[in-house]
Amino acid sequence: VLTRQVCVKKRLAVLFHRQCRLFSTSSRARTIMPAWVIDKYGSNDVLRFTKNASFPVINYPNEVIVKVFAAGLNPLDVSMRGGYGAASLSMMRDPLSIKQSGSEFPLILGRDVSGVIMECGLDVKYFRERDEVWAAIPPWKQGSLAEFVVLSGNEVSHKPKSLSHTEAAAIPYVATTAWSALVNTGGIKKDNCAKKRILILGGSGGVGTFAIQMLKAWGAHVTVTCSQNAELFVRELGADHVVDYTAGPVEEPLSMLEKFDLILDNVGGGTEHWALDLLKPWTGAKYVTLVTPFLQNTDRLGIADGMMKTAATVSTKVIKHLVKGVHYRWGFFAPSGVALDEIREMVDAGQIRPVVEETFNFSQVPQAFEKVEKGHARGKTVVQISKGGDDFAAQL
Ligand SMILES: NC(=O)C1=CN([C@@H]2O[C@H](COP(=O)(O)OP(=O)(O)OC[C@H]3O[C@@H](n4cnc5c(N)ncnc54)[C@H](OP(=O)(O)O)[C@@H]3O)[C@@H](O)[C@H]2O)C=CC1
Repeated sequence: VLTRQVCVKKRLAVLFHRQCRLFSTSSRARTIMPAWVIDKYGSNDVLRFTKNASFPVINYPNEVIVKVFAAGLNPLDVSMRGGYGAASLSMMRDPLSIKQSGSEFPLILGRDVSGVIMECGLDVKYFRERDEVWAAIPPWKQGSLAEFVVLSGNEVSHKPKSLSHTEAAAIPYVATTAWSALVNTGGIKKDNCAKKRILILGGSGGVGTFAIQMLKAWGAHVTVTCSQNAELFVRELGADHVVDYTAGPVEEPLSMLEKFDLILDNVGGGTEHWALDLLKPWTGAKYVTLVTPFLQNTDRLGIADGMMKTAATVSTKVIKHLVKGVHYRWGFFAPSGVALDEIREMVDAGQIRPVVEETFNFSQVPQAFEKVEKGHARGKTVVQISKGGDDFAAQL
């Protein structure tokens, strides 16, 4: 009887071990980790540090767990802290990732990560443990203000060798947003961009500073609107022509210029009432705005009505402008390891540099949010999560 019991115990142990390893290449004993979380939506005082956040789990065989060395903050993090997108993002969340609490809380913010792969799902072929990686994290997933984060392998890319983790964390979210807006929606490519006239409304923030550099690397002529005190800054990044929006209505000086092939709008607030007149008509020229009411609509009206309203609004605008010979589009962030692979090459070739405006340590996350919330960004705000991060490459 004793031998049978021992055998059954042994068999159970083996089964449990196999179960643990079903989706991953190594099993771990840890169940908790340090993180900044929110338990409800609100202002900065909802941010809470805990040493007991749930350790991320590989639920699908294409996932990887990344040890976070640095995390980038974006205006979206401030908006999400206040509940922006709660209705739509709840719909997109993976039920397996919220099974424990039954809600999105405790929610971890932070959309950029630079770090090291700690564990790979069994179907992950492109990465190995200890690979240094960077990624933009979709807003429906737990974020990077934590010691570890789980991501799909196709959202992750090898980090540029020429950058520290702190520098690398300044790029992925704004880069994949600019890539999605300019390349996927705007139809701009490396080999069709030369000499195209492109206008960036709002060039001094995260998206603008990346977009200027990428478009210049591809040979475009880039005009930028920004505050007077950012003029030198955007010129150093490559802007050919700069218009100060604080000196008066920008549409007046902009209308004196040769017309544009593409406008990237990072500002919103009624720019579409005049900006589409600055495009070359009947040439396929496009206006792509990143400031859309999509998530506000679904938050306010619910998913079904919000989607209906969104579809009606955007199609009315598309048709209204199509008859004038120009294209009106909404641009959105899209996670993409493939886009980050191409961006890595441009970074390592010295064509794009990170623009880190301010760095905070892990204990200063509330201060980092305050910084982003104040606006007037001149590049990116980065939180260093692990002190060893930037020494890691040297140790390898
Ligand atoms: N649709 C999507 O999926 C996404 C949308 N976005 C949106 O894109 C926008 C830009 O994002 P991001 O670059 O990260 O934001 P940032 O906060 O980093 O930058 C915004 C910049 O715009 C400048 N600015 C403000 N008002 C004007 C104006 N009227 N004309 C010209 N410049 C102006 C600000 O500087 P100053 O005030 O000193 O002039 C600041 O430098 C945000 O509205 C963001 O929400 C971003 C990512 C994804």
